[in-house]
Amino acid sequence: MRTAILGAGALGIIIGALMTKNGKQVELIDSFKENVNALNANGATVTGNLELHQPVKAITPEEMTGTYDLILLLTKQTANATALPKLLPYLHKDSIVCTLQNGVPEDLVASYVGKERTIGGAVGFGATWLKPGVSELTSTLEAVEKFAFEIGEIDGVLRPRLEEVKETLSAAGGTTILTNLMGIRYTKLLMNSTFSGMSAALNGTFSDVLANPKAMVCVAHIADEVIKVCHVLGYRMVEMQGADMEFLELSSKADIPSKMDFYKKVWGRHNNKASMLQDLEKGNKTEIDYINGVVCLGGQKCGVPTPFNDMVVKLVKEAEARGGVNDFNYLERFNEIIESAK
Ligand SMILES: NC(=O)C1=CN([C@@H]2O[C@H](COP(=O)(O)OP(=O)(O)OC[C@H]3O[C@@H](n4cnc5c(N)ncnc54)[C@H](OP(=O)(O)O)[C@@H]3O)[C@@H](O)[C@H]2O)C=CC1
Ligand SMILES: CC(C)(CO)C(=O)C(=O)O
Repeated sequence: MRTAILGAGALGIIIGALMTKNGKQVELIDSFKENVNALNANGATVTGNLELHQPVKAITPEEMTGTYDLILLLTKQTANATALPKLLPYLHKDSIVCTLQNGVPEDLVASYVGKERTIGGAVGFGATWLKPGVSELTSTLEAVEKFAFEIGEIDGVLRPRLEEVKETLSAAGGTTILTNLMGIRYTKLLMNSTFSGMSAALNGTFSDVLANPKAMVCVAHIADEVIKVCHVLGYRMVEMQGADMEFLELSSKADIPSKMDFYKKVWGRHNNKASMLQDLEKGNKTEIDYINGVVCLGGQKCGVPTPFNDMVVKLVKEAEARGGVNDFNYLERFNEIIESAK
């Protein structure tokens, strides 16, 4: 299988390094020339919870030739409109584009490369891009080995190609095939809308959010909104890394205290800084429209109010527009909706 990773950033560097180390031939394609040069000159360097130095092959999109059997899509969703049309000449009829991006990217990706060529998956570990060619693994190595990828087809059918993709991805980490791709998409969307959303909206790590009682009230409502939208759209959350997010649905705000131990247990082991916050720090556009924004849009379509996700989107967009980050004083902006929540 001729394989490439499109987007050799925080995740792409780690996944490319591990796949290459474990015997797969994979090209790392990235539009940031300095990053490509560093990867070719010095290899891919992984720090943090894994120390690895691995020679890899990296190219810019302009250097692509021939066609690929498998593209692992690891650019931000904000780059899809630019990256995907340019990918088309390098795909054949049976090429597979596996989007490992956060959010629910399959329909957008399929609109460029075709539904029949699109599959998707959720990534179960975190990473931070440090400098050209260097990425930090911020989750445990155990999370990579056990839960790196959960992949599936848009229509849930178990086609043989999923086994081929699993075989390739397994060189980087634990890979599971699911029949309920949308279930894992909404489960990961809950993880991202809550802690990544609040981390980006307030400029804090997941631990900072977890340690703040008022931020956690917001998190509890954000999660409840994601679950209610997910249900009205006809999906159910699936277990992710042993945690059943359905437990986080609220019947009223009186339920919130009973959910706190669950949050501590699941998020206490991830002291990440959300990739959306890393984008704000770099002055880049974030994926907020593709994460909390997806919940807001789903809510509008199916009549579920999403005031907490709406506020997260608003705060992150304000920071984007200013070209900076917020701080925990911005929690005040949630006062009115916390007051009026039932
Ligand atoms: N980081 C994390 O912990 C996790 C991230 N994800 C998801 O994975 C996806 C990738 O995230 P992450 O690795 O953090 O992203 P990064 O921003 O670190 O990496 C993306 C890379 O793609 C490059 N790029 C941008 N446009 C193009 C293009 N047109 N063609 C080729 N390369 C391009 C970027 O260059 P430049 O910087 O110059 O734009 C960058 O080097 C996102 O959807 C994210 O939500 C999922 C789980 C965890
Ligand atoms: C939650 C996390 C860090 C992965 O664990 C992530 O998906 C992100 O920050 O984009």
